[in-house]
Amino acid sequence: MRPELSEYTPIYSGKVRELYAVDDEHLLLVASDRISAYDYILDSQIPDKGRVLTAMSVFFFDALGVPNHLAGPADDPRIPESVLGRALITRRLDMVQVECVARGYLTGSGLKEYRANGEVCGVPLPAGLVDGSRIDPPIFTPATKAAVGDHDENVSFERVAADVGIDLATRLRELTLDVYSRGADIARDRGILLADTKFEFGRTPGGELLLADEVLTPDSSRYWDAALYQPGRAQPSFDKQIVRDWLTGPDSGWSTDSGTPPPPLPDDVVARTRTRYIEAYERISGLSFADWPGAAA
Ligand SMILES: CCOC(=O)Cn1cc(-c2ncnc(N)c2C#N)cn1
Repeated sequence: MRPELSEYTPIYSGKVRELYAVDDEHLLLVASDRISAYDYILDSQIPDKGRVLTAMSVFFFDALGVPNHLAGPADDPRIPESVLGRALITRRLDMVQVECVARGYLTGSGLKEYRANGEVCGVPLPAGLVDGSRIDPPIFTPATKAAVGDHDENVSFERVAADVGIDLATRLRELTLDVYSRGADIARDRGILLADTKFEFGRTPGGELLLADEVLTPDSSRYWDAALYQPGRAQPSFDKQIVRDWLTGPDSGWSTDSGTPPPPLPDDVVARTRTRYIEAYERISGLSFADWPGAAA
């Protein structure tokens, strides 16, 4: 008999995920079916998005073999039925307060910084780069965690070293670039570009540094379809472009500068977006989402 979610103490609620205390040493990390676009959490949910992104994290945790915070399988008996498949039991860690970002392509806030001063987080880049340019080798572009609703602030490696010490900062950079590169290689071999990603790390009471949070999901990374990749323009998001195009298209009655929350999504936009998430998982993992625990939406 699985416990009820109400038996666990909520300790953190993010835009699309929640964290609960299971006991003194363990947490329950829950991924919802909520989706964000243009800095709004949409009223419409994407059925199975939480389960697909949880499956992706587990695939990459297993595939990359990096010591991590997982403390049980996806069907661990401590996971309540109501969130089975979109929740994981993790070790409770002392989190390092650094958003560890790796970029293999230039876009977003990195592009904005580059255009202003030719570098990102203090890392100089070659002249003449455009939106979507490859950054080879990938770079470590850390950020400080912002309050819910704000954007993280990009900071230099030197700032991270000042905050957490040079040894830990060096280790964070090394791990971030290694895990990103190996994950990006796996995805690229399957026609999906992981343009950038954000990792979080934490330490055990014994001082071991573990990879935590979610890993290489479309919510923590930019996923692009390699077949559509064209430097010099904004790349379509593999998972969110259908939503973005409808919201900014003629049928929504909404625009990004309206100052109002986006309207609910049509059923077909929801359905096609669900399919995109499942396609990304199945292409990258080579596994069938039908085999993943939990009730299909
Ligand atoms: C709702 C999702 O959580 C976050 O966004 C960031 N966050 C992670 C923790 C954390 N804290 C202790 N131990 C852990 N294993 C973790 C993890 N993961 C807290 N906030």
